[in-house]
Amino acid sequence: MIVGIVGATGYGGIELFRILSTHPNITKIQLYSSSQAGEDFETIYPQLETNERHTLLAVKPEEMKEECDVVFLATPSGVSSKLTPDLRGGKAKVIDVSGDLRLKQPEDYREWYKKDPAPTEVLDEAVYGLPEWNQEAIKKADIIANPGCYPTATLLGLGPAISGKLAKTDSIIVDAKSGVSGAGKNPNPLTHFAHAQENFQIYKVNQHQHIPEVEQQLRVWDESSEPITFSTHLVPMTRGIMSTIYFSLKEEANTEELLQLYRDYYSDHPFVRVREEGQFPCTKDVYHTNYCDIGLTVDRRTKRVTVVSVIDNLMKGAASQAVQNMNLLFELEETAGLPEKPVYP
Ligand SMILES: NC(=O)C1=CN([C@@H]2O[C@H](COP(=O)(O)OP(=O)(O)OC[C@H]3O[C@@H](n4cnc5c(N)ncnc54)[C@H](OP(=O)(O)O)[C@@H]3O)[C@@H](O)[C@H]2O)C=CC1
Ligand SMILES: CC(=O)N[C@@H](CCC(=O)OP(=O)(O)O)C(=O)O
Repeated sequence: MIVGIVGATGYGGIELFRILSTHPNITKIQLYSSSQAGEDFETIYPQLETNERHTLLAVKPEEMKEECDVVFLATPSGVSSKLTPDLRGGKAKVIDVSGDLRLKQPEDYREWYKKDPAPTEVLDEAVYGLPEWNQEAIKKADIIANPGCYPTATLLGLGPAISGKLAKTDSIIVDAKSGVSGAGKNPNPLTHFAHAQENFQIYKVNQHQHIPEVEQQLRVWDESSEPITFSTHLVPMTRGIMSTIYFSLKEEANTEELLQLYRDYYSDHPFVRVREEGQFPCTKDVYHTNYCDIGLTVDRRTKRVTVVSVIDNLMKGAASQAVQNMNLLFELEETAGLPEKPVYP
């Protein structure tokens, strides 16, 4: 299979290249750049050098859609909405890692991303690529909207409880924390080393663009779902997301009963691991992997549930989930080419 990566010089693109360069079903990787076409990728990133070298190519959708079997878009928001329409109608399937194709309502995208949305027909065609919950649709898709990093951790942590209609949906609070690589390779005042190191900061309070994405999926599971409280924090580490989720139950249940529900649901899904009672995951448990690890407990005094869900933002939150989706699209082993063990410590 021939794969193309647009945005290959960015953090998500580099991870895609790293995973795909050892993937057993990939024969050729084409790398595209909007700013450095003609330059040698391995000269820019010598640490990624292998036997084969890659010249960065100009982004030409008419050629890409015939040459590639699949094109990954690891580009800033506002790019895929314009590029994906031109990539349709050829051989290539499209997997968009950005937020451009996730929100079904164009006005939601305009409100939360403050940009022009993709054409309606593209939004209608795009399938939300959360493989643990949407596998059958993913297998038939031509365009995948890869989920956001915070939504991946949050939705995997909420799915069994919400789809099982166990949670009071007006009680959900998400307290999420991310490493700095979540913001991409270009530093800004929030992510600049001197500001971020030895610091801990809440940001985009009640304004984060992932709020409508999470709420959209919650309504798929339970149409009576209410708006959620969703707070995001920057942690002075390179990778990792921890989403700590709180909600009240409609009817009383104990920790073991709830854990069993989660275990039963995820037993067929190799990338979600549910901890034993009393155990909670940390971000290094999933470092450099496609896993989402989940722990939970029911507080016997308040009757509230605490769910802890961790991922690597660049992997399950972006690149490796995109490859998991590619595997499903092309009827490969779901786990093909994806790392089995975390890097630790
Ligand atoms: N970082 C993360 O953890 C996650 C990121 N995402 C999303 O994935 C996307 C990529 O993120 P990330 O890799 O971190 O971002 P980066 O900023 O690190 O990289 C983005 C890349 O996009 C390319 N690019 C910029 N403008 C254009 C353009 N007009 N046309 C084509 N390519 C362009 C640039 O490469 P060049 O100049 O060579 O073209 C750049 O290297 C973003 O939408 C992000 O929000 C989603 C989940 C997690
Ligand atoms: C730490 C950090 O800044 N993270 C980014 C994640 C951005 C992202 O992944 O955006 P889309 O999914 O919408 O493309 C943020 O919170 O905006």
